[in-house]
Amino acid sequence: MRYISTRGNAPVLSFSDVLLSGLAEDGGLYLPQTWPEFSLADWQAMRALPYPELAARILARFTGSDIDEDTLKTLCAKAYAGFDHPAIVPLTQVEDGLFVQELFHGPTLAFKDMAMQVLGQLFEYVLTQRDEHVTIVGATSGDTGSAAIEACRGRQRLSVIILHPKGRTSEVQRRQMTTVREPNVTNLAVEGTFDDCQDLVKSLFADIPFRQEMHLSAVNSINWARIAAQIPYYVHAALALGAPEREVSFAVPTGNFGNILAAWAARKMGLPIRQLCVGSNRNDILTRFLNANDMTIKGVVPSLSPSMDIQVSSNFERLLFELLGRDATACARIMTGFRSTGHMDVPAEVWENARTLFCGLALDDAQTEAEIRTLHQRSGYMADPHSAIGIAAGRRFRQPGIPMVAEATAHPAKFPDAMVAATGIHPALPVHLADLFEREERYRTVPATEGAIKDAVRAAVLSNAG
Ligand SMILES: Cc1ncc(COP(=O)(O)O)c(C=O)c1O
Ligand SMILES: N[C@@H](CCOP(=O)(O)O)C(=O)O
Repeated sequence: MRYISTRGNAPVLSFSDVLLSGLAEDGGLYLPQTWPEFSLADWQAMRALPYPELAARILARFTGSDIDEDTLKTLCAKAYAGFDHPAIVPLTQVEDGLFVQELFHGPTLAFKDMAMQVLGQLFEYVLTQRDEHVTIVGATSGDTGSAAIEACRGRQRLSVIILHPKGRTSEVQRRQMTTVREPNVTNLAVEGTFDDCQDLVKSLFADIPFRQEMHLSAVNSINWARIAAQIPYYVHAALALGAPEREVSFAVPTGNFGNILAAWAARKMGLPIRQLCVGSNRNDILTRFLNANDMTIKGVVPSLSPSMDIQVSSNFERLLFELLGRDATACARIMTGFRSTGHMDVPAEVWENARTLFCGLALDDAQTEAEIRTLHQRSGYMADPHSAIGIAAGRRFRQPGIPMVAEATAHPAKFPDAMVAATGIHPALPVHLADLFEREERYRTVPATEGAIKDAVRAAVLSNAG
């Protein structure tokens, strides 16, 4: 299996090289050169598999000859061993035809663990084989950071540096990152938004000499391995609800567009998915696009669902590339225009094509709070603000006879203030995080400049080497 860049001007790489390099050298994102497909019988055979084996079966199509399915089985078994639910990704019916799939049973209580725990294993495996070390630089709006730190902490072959937007995550989210003591972990509180953090990470990758000198790698969903490891839970839910003989729809609270892109990839591989519904908060660039072909950047505004306070959804580029018929030149032109003008000029036929599958609903904070409250009153289900947005989108677009699965992406205990305001209940943190507020924090505040981040990365790499 080989991978190509959405901008057409970077080397074609194998899975392991894509894993280690993260972003393509031309600024584009890697995608499989050809999409693997599963037959009806292949899907049916997966129904009987425990989740880690299902994940290994799907990932094996993406790793190709770099990592075989048996090795992946071992790595996935280790990755999911620490999850606190026997089903790993339990599915619950909350309303007629509306299901919730919980993706937050990993160590950091958000869906990021689903892929990040696998990535930790993959990095360890590939770096040991090659006897190499990499420096992971990641941007987070709240959840990717702690999941990456948890997956990489204490690993000799990895240094991890995480940029979070200062004051814009929940306190639980910040403490989950900043109270980790292992010396290979560095936290930077950036004076800016998540988009600033993500841009800074990309600018470090664009400086090829710096990237090579520091052996940079990525754990954000710009890294294809993240998306690949997010595909299996869509397959798991769909098979549980009657696929491949029956269609299923998904509603996904969306920010960087990585999670829903994984569902799109599952469909590309033959999973019968009818609809993909984007849920947004007030940072509603994606729903404005879907509803009116308006992809114009407005300032990022803080919301009750801080992990989705994003305006530049990196993975949209992968969908755009596909909808343009894999025309990398057109994709590069549109993406460059977007970054210079703040407006993405999506051809009308591409927009119409996107709308045949995707739909979008945006909720403001008052609507999000009302959704959490009513859902709790009606069904007893406690959804965190992100998941609540997905559930609202799922209800809005559900079609008769087609099960709708809303992805629950975070545990409510990560957002206690919103939960208390909506339900009067303060959800407890699980035992392993019960003393989170007594742990000492370690982080440095830095301006949102490339120079400041480069200095911090150099310092972290030097101190780890010494
Ligand atoms: C809890 C939660 N829900 C939803 C999202 C949005 O997911 P994506 O960025 O993959 O669209 C995020 C952040 O990525 C998140 O942390
Ligand atoms: N919501 C994310 C933002 C980064 O998303 P990613 O999937 O690209 O890592 C977060 O919580 O950090």
